[in-house]
Amino acid sequence: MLIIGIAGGTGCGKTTVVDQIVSELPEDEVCIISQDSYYHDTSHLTLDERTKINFDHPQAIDFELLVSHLKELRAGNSFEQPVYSFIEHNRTGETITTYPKKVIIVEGILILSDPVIRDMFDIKIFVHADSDERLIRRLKRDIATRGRDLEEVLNRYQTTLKPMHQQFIEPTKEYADIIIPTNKYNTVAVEVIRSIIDHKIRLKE
Ligand SMILES: Nc1ncnc2c1ncn2[C@@H]1O[C@H](COP(=O)(O)OP(=O)(O)O)[C@@H](O)[C@H]1O
Ligand SMILES: Nc1ccn([C@@H]2O[C@H](COP(=O)(O)O)[C@@H](O)[C@H]2O)c(=O)n1
Repeated sequence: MLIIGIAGGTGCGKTTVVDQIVSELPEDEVCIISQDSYYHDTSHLTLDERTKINFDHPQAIDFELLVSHLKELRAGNSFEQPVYSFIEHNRTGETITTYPKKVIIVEGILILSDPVIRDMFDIKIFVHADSDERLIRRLKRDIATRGRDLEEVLNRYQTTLKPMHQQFIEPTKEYADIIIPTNKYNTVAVEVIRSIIDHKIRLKE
Protein backbone atom coordinates (compact mmCIF):
# COMPACT_ATOMS: atom_id res chain seq x y z
CA MET A 1 0.00 0.00 0.00
CA LEU A 2 1.22 3.44 -0.97
CA ILE A 3 -0.17 6.42 0.99
CA ILE A 4 0.13 9.82 -0.70
CA GLY A 5 -0.65 13.16 0.95
CA ILE A 6 -1.59 16.13 -1.23
CA ALA A 7 -1.75 19.54 0.48
CA GLY A 8 -1.96 23.15 -0.70
CA GLY A 9 -4.03 26.27 -0.13
CA THR A 10 -7.68 26.49 -1.02
CA GLY A 11 -8.27 26.73 -4.77
CA CYS A 12 -4.73 25.65 -5.68
CA GLY A 13 -6.13 22.67 -7.58
CA LYS A 14 -5.68 19.70 -5.21
CA THR A 15 -8.93 18.02 -6.23
CA THR A 16 -8.15 18.64 -9.90
CA VAL A 17 -4.65 17.15 -9.56
CA VAL A 18 -6.05 14.12 -7.71
CA ASP A 19 -8.64 13.58 -10.46
CA GLN A 20 -5.89 13.80 -13.09
CA ILE A 21 -3.63 11.36 -11.21
CA VAL A 22 -6.35 8.75 -10.71
CA SER A 23 -7.91 9.10 -14.16
CA GLU A 24 -5.60 6.47 -15.60
CA LEU A 25 -5.28 4.23 -12.57
CA PRO A 26 -7.60 1.20 -12.38
CA GLU A 27 -10.58 2.09 -10.14
CA ASP A 28 -10.00 -0.92 -7.91
CA GLU A 29 -6.42 0.18 -7.14
CA VAL A 30 -7.00 3.63 -5.66
CA CYS A 31 -9.02 5.23 -2.92
CA ILE A 32 -9.35 8.95 -2.13
CA ILE A 33 -9.79 10.43 1.31
CA SER A 34 -10.70 14.11 1.59
CA GLN A 35 -9.74 16.12 4.66
CA ASP A 36 -13.10 17.87 4.28
CA SER A 37 -14.80 14.66 5.49
CA TYR A 38 -13.01 15.16 8.81
CA TYR A 39 -14.32 18.56 9.85
CA HIS A 40 -15.56 18.06 13.42
CA ASP A 41 -19.18 17.08 13.85
CA THR A 42 -20.96 20.36 14.70
CA SER A 43 -24.51 19.05 15.14
CA HIS A 44 -24.70 20.67 18.59
CA LEU A 45 -24.40 24.16 17.00
CA THR A 46 -27.00 26.21 15.12
CA LEU A 47 -26.39 26.92 11.42
CA ASP A 48 -25.62 30.53 12.33
CA GLU A 49 -23.01 29.40 14.88
CA ARG A 50 -21.48 26.99 12.35
CA THR A 51 -20.99 29.75 9.76
CA LYS A 52 -18.71 31.50 12.27
CA ILE A 53 -16.29 28.56 12.58
CA ASN A 54 -12.73 29.12 11.39
CA PHE A 55 -12.55 26.22 8.89
CA ASP A 56 -8.94 26.95 8.02
CA HIS A 57 -7.53 26.36 11.50
CA PRO A 58 -6.10 22.89 12.31
CA GLN A 59 -8.44 22.67 15.33
CA ALA A 60 -11.41 22.50 12.94
CA ILE A 61 -10.24 19.06 11.80
CA ASP A 62 -10.76 15.74 13.59
CA PHE A 63 -7.22 14.49 12.87
CA GLU A 64 -7.60 11.69 15.43
CA LEU A 65 -10.44 10.17 13.41
CA LEU A 66 -8.43 10.53 10.20
CA VAL A 67 -5.43 8.80 11.79
CA SER A 68 -7.59 5.95 13.06
CA HIS A 69 -9.10 5.50 9.58
CA LEU A 70 -5.69 5.42 7.92
CA LYS A 71 -4.60 2.80 10.46
CA GLU A 72 -7.67 0.70 9.58
CA LEU A 73 -6.67 0.79 5.92
CA ARG A 74 -3.10 -0.17 6.72
CA ALA A 75 -4.46 -3.11 8.74
CA GLY A 76 -6.43 -4.19 5.67
CA ASN A 77 -9.85 -3.07 6.97
CA SER A 78 -12.50 -0.82 5.45
CA PHE A 79 -13.98 2.15 7.30
CA GLU A 80 -16.92 4.56 7.01
CA GLN A 81 -15.79 7.95 5.61
CA PRO A 82 -18.16 10.74 6.71
CA VAL A 83 -19.84 12.80 3.97
CA TYR A 84 -19.54 16.58 4.50
CA SER A 85 -21.94 19.34 3.42
CA PHE A 86 -20.47 22.77 2.67
CA ILE A 87 -24.02 24.14 2.68
CA GLU A 88 -24.85 22.85 6.17
CA HIS A 89 -21.26 23.29 7.43
CA ASN A 90 -21.56 19.83 8.95
CA ARG A 91 -21.38 16.10 8.31
CA THR A 92 -24.53 14.86 6.62
CA GLY A 93 -24.80 11.69 8.73
CA GLU A 94 -24.16 9.59 5.63
CA THR A 95 -20.91 7.71 5.11
CA ILE A 96 -19.04 6.11 2.25
CA THR A 97 -17.51 2.71 2.85
CA THR A 98 -13.85 3.12 1.97
CA TYR A 99 -11.80 0.00 1.24
CA PRO A 100 -8.04 -0.58 1.41
CA LYS A 101 -6.46 -0.26 -2.03
CA LYS A 102 -2.95 -0.29 -3.48
CA VAL A 103 -2.86 3.52 -3.60
CA ILE A 104 -4.45 5.74 -0.95
CA ILE A 105 -4.59 9.48 -1.68
CA VAL A 106 -5.35 11.88 1.18
CA GLU A 107 -5.95 15.48 0.13
CA GLY A 108 -6.63 18.66 2.07
CA ILE A 109 -5.35 22.09 2.98
CA LEU A 110 -3.91 21.03 6.35
CA ILE A 111 -2.94 17.39 5.95
CA LEU A 112 0.79 18.13 6.13
CA SER A 113 0.36 20.15 9.32
CA ASP A 114 -0.28 17.17 11.59
CA PRO A 115 2.99 15.34 12.43
CA VAL A 116 1.34 11.94 13.01
CA ILE A 117 -0.46 11.97 9.66
CA ARG A 118 2.58 13.39 7.90
CA ASP A 119 4.60 10.39 9.08
CA MET A 120 2.09 8.01 7.54
CA PHE A 121 2.64 9.32 4.00
CA ASP A 122 5.03 7.58 1.58
CA ILE A 123 4.92 10.60 -0.73
CA LYS A 124 4.12 14.18 0.33
CA ILE A 125 3.01 16.63 -2.35
CA PHE A 126 2.29 20.36 -2.09
CA VAL A 127 0.26 21.98 -4.84
CA HIS A 128 1.14 25.66 -5.33
CA ALA A 129 -0.80 28.41 -7.07
CA ASP A 130 -0.40 32.14 -6.40
CA SER A 131 -2.84 33.61 -3.88
CA ASP A 132 -4.60 35.87 -6.41
CA GLU A 133 -5.16 32.87 -8.69
CA ARG A 134 -6.48 30.82 -5.74
CA LEU A 135 -8.84 33.59 -4.63
CA ILE A 136 -10.31 33.93 -8.13
CA ARG A 137 -10.83 30.15 -8.38
CA ARG A 138 -12.27 29.95 -4.88
CA LEU A 139 -14.73 32.75 -5.62
CA LYS A 140 -15.94 31.15 -8.82
CA ARG A 141 -16.18 27.65 -7.30
CA ASP A 142 -17.83 28.65 -4.01
CA ILE A 143 -20.45 30.76 -5.77
CA ALA A 144 -21.11 28.06 -8.37
CA THR A 145 -21.09 24.96 -6.16
CA ARG A 146 -20.92 25.75 -2.45
CA GLY A 147 -23.84 28.19 -2.07
CA ARG A 148 -21.71 31.23 -1.21
CA ASP A 149 -21.88 34.84 -2.42
CA LEU A 150 -19.15 37.36 -3.26
CA GLU A 151 -19.36 39.17 0.09
CA GLU A 152 -19.13 35.95 2.11
CA VAL A 153 -16.09 34.58 0.27
CA LEU A 154 -14.20 37.89 0.38
CA ASN A 155 -15.00 38.38 4.06
CA ARG A 156 -13.82 34.86 4.90
CA TYR A 157 -10.72 35.38 2.77
CA GLN A 158 -9.67 38.48 4.69
CA THR A 159 -10.58 37.31 8.19
CA THR A 160 -9.46 33.67 8.17
CA LEU A 161 -8.33 32.20 4.84
CA LYS A 162 -5.38 34.47 4.23
CA PRO A 163 -3.99 34.57 7.81
CA MET A 164 -4.52 30.81 8.32
CA HIS A 165 -2.86 30.08 5.00
CA GLN A 166 0.19 32.08 6.01
CA GLN A 167 0.34 30.60 9.52
CA PHE A 168 -0.54 26.93 8.98
CA ILE A 169 -0.60 25.93 5.30
CA GLU A 170 2.24 27.67 3.46
CA PRO A 171 4.85 26.58 6.08
CA THR A 172 4.02 22.88 5.41
CA LYS A 173 5.55 23.25 1.96
CA GLU A 174 8.88 22.48 3.60
CA TYR A 175 7.72 18.92 4.35
CA ALA A 176 6.81 18.21 0.72
CA ASP A 177 8.82 15.80 -1.43
CA ILE A 178 7.34 17.37 -4.54
CA ILE A 179 5.89 20.85 -5.16
CA ILE A 180 3.59 21.17 -8.18
CA PRO A 181 3.14 24.64 -9.68
CA THR A 182 -0.46 24.99 -10.84
CA ASN A 183 -0.92 28.59 -11.96
CA LYS A 184 -1.79 26.79 -15.17
CA TYR A 185 -2.76 23.15 -15.77
CA ASN A 186 0.36 21.07 -15.23
CA THR A 187 0.09 17.83 -17.15
CA VAL A 188 3.86 17.18 -17.04
CA ALA A 189 3.88 17.13 -13.22
CA VAL A 190 0.87 14.82 -13.18
CA GLU A 191 2.68 12.44 -15.57
CA VAL A 192 5.79 12.48 -13.35
CA ILE A 193 3.73 11.68 -10.26
CA ARG A 194 1.91 8.89 -12.05
CA SER A 195 5.22 7.28 -13.03
CA ILE A 196 6.55 7.61 -9.46
CA ILE A 197 3.40 5.88 -8.21
CA ASP A 198 3.81 3.07 -10.78
CA HIS A 199 7.46 2.64 -9.81
CA LYS A 200 6.76 2.58 -6.05
CA ILE A 201 3.87 0.15 -6.43
CA ARG A 202 6.09 -2.23 -8.40
CA LEU A 203 8.81 -2.01 -5.73
CA LYS A 204 6.27 -2.92 -3.03
CA GLU A 205 4.89 -5.91 -5.00
N1 LIG B 1 -4.45 24.68 -12.99
C1 LIG B 1 -5.66 25.25 -13.01
N2 LIG B 1 -5.92 26.29 -13.84
C2 LIG B 1 -7.15 26.88 -13.83
N3 LIG B 1 -8.20 26.50 -13.06
C3 LIG B 1 -7.99 25.48 -12.22
C4 LIG B 1 -6.72 24.79 -12.15
N4 LIG B 1 -6.82 23.81 -11.22
C5 LIG B 1 -8.07 23.88 -10.73
N5 LIG B 1 -8.78 24.86 -11.34
C6 LIG B 1 -10.18 25.25 -11.03
O1 LIG B 1 -10.14 25.98 -9.79
C7 LIG B 1 -11.19 25.58 -8.93
C8 LIG B 1 -10.61 25.02 -7.66
O2 LIG B 1 -9.90 23.83 -7.97
P1 LIG B 1 -9.89 22.59 -6.98
O3 LIG B 1 -9.20 21.46 -7.66
O4 LIG B 1 -11.27 22.36 -6.43
O5 LIG B 1 -8.95 23.20 -5.83
P2 LIG B 1 -8.74 22.73 -4.32
O6 LIG B 1 -9.22 21.30 -4.22
O7 LIG B 1 -7.27 22.86 -4.09
O8 LIG B 1 -9.53 23.70 -3.50
C9 LIG B 1 -12.02 24.55 -9.71
O9 LIG B 1 -13.13 25.20 -10.25
C10 LIG B 1 -11.08 24.05 -10.80
O10 LIG B 1 -11.76 23.69 -11.96
N1 LIG C 1 -18.19 24.43 5.96
C1 LIG C 1 -17.06 24.78 5.33
C2 LIG C 1 -15.90 24.05 5.49
C3 LIG C 1 -14.77 24.45 4.81
N2 LIG C 1 -14.82 25.54 4.00
C4 LIG C 1 -13.63 25.96 3.26
O1 LIG C 1 -13.14 24.91 2.46
C5 LIG C 1 -11.77 25.10 2.23
C6 LIG C 1 -11.08 23.77 2.06
O2 LIG C 1 -11.55 23.11 0.92
P1 LIG C 1 -10.76 23.21 -0.48
O3 LIG C 1 -11.50 22.25 -1.37
O4 LIG C 1 -10.86 24.62 -0.96
O5 LIG C 1 -9.35 22.80 -0.22
C7 LIG C 1 -11.22 25.86 3.41
O6 LIG C 1 -10.44 26.94 2.96
C8 LIG C 1 -12.47 26.35 4.16
O7 LIG C 1 -12.47 27.75 4.33
C9 LIG C 1 -15.99 26.24 3.84
O8 LIG C 1 -16.04 27.23 3.08
N3 LIG C 1 -17.10 25.84 4.51
